Amino acid sequence: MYIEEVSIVNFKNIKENKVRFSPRLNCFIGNNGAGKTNMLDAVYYLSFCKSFFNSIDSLNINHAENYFMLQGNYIRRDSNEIISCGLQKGQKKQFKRNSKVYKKLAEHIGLLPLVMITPSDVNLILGGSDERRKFMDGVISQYNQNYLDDLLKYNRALQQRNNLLKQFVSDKYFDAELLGIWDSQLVEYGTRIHEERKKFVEKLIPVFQEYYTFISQGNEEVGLIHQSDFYDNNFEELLRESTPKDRMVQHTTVGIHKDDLELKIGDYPIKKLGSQGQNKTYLVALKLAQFNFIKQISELNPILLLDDIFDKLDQNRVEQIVKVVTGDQFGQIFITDTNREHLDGIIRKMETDFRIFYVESGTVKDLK
Ligand SMILES: Nc1ncnc2c1ncn2[C@@H]1O[C@H](COP(=O)(O)OP(=O)(O)OP(=O)(O)O)[C@@H](O)[C@H]1O
Repeated sequence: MYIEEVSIVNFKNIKENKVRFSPRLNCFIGNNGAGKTNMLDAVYYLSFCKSFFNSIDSLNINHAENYFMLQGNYIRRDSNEIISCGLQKGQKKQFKRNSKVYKKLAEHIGLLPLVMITPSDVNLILGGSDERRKFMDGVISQYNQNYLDDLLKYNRALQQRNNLLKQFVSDKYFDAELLGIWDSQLVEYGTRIHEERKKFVEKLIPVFQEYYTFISQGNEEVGLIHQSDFYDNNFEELLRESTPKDRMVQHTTVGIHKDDLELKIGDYPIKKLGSQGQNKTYLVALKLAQFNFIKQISELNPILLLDDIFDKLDQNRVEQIVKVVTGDQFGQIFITDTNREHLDGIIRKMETDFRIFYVESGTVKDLK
């Protein structure tokens, strides 16, 4: 699957552009603030009905205008798909597939699978455990609708249990039976969520390690461990045992909402000891493993967006990444960089179809 052409009007700093892409490798080069990432974000938008960066949709409209429009022409399983989106200030956005307006945007998600790797992914390493749970949940819910459902129900039960714990303190009473209602819900949904996360991580680890070894050329060993209260414990008993503590702190201290991923380099946490280049390698390997996952499930080659991929990585690692993503396992790729020579040196060695675009003040010129 790939995007053949995109038309952009008033999206962020891109006033008007129509660009035809290579089905394989596309590179945007230009100075800082030129609009390279905005081009990637336009492609991201057409897959996910939202910007990767701005959750407030109106911020994506060019400051001097009052609407934006995006249109992408895709080739998907040998047929054409025309996806278009328009947003006028103060109005609801319209998202269309082959001229037909979607009733629910959720219907579109998954049609055009895409993985984006950006510098902000570093939060996965440096941020709190919620970032890593979000990563697991984001991937699993792309292929398992029941998982998302269980997650919503778990979070609702958790909220209710926490409210009750607060109420016990403020009203100076305790009712174990009432608390038990929420406990059994947490056990039911939590057990299923745990099983899915466990399966996901087990499948992810070997693929992730293989990518890391390839990119670092075997220089370092990395690991990833799913940490959860559910391993070695009966969750029902655990909830019961932690109730005195929960009553004191007025929230639930055990459960899948405390899960984490321990990210290791050698025997140490990468958060503490990883260099910036090692962190970046770790993230790229993790996201490429995610790519494999989504590819298997969707039976389509997702589009891969690599923003600022050269930053912090040495030439060898960049070459290894470009080598792997231009291989048979991958499809259409978009790369941004500020330095053309840097990019030229690497791309010319690869036997792949490519296009290079120069971006300046929101205007895109095809250099090849
Ligand atoms: N709604 C908007 N209207 C107009 N300009 C916008 C809007 N949103 C963002 N911009 C501008 O887009 C530019 C950022 O573009 P982008 O992030 O694509 O740069 P870039 O080429 O990737 O730069 P870098 O190399 O620094 O990562 C900024 O100048 C920003 O002010």
